[in-house]
Amino acid sequence: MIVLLRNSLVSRKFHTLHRSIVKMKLLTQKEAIDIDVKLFNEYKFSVDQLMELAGLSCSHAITKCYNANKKVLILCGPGNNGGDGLVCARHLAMMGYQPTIYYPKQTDNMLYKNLTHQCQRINIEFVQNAPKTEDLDKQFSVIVDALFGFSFKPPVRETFADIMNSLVNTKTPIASIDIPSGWNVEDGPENEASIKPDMLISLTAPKLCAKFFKGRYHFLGGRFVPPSLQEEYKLNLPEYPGTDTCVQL
Ligand SMILES: NC(=O)C1=CN([C@@H]2O[C@H](COP(=O)(O)OP(=O)(O)OC[C@H]3O[C@@H](n4cnc5c(N)ncnc54)[C@H](O)[C@@H]3O)[C@@H](O)[C@H]2O)[C@H](O)CC1
Ligand SMILES: [K+]
Repeated sequence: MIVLLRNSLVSRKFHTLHRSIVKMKLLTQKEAIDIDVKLFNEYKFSVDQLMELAGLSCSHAITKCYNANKKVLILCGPGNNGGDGLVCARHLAMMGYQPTIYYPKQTDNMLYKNLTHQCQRINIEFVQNAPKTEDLDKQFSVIVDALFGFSFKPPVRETFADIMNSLVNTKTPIASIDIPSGWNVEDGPENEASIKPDMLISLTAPKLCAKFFKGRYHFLGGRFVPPSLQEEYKLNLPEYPGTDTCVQL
C-alpha cells in the first residue's frame, strides 16, 4: 500500500515536472494545415476518423471541468471545426449533458449531414436563430465554441456577426475547440472585442495563438498523431495520462 502510494506520488511529481520541462511546439497556420494534409494523404486517415477522435477528446476535457449545471450550447461553424462540435455534442449527450446546437451554415456534404442526423436522432435541440447575450447568460452553463478552427481568415463574415457579438459579451464560460473563434490563428485576439474563452482545447498541437490564452483550462486533445509525424515537426507533445483522450497543459 505504502509502496503504491509512493509510486503514485512519484509518478504525479514526474508528470508535473515532465510537463513543465517539455517545450511544446506552437504551430503556424501553415504547419497546422500541412500536418492535417499529411494525416489524410500520407497516413491515410479519413476525416470521419479524426473528427470522431477530436470531438470525443473535447467532450472528455469539458466533462473534467464543467459538471455542475449541465446545459451546454454548442456553436458549430461551416468547416471541420464545426464537425468536431457536432461530434462533441453527441458525446456530451451520451454522457448525460443537455446540449443545444446552433449550426447556421449547414452544407450538403454527407459527413456533416450524418453527424447532424445522429444528433437529431438522440433528440438534441437545434436552434435556428443566433442566441442573444441574455439567452446565453440565462440558459446555459457552458458554451462550446466550434465556429472556426485553424483555417479561419479574419474578419468574421456576416452570417456569424450576431453570434460572435453575443459571445464577446456573455458571462457564461466559453470552451473553444482548437482556436478561439475570431482570433488570428497566429497573432491571437484581434482587439478588445475578441472572445475570452475560459477553456481552450488545442487539437494535435497548440497553435501560436495559444500564447495569448488567459483562461483557466488549457487542454490538448486529438490523441492520434503518429510518433513519426510528431518527430518530423518536433512537436514535443506531453504524455497523455493512461488511456485518457486529453491532457491538461
Ligand atoms: N489535424 C487535426 O488536428 C484535425 C483537426 N480537425 C478540426 O478541423 C479544423 C480545421 O478545419 P477546416 O475545415 O480546415 O477549417 P475551419 O473549421 O477552421 O473553417 C473553415 C470554414 O470556415 C469558413 N471561414 C473561414 N474564415 C471565415 C470568416 N472570416 N468568416 C466566416 N467563415 C469563415 C470557411 O469558408 C470554411 O467553410 C481544426 O481547427 C480542428 O478543429 C479535424 O476535425 C480533425 C483533424
Ligand atoms: K473554435
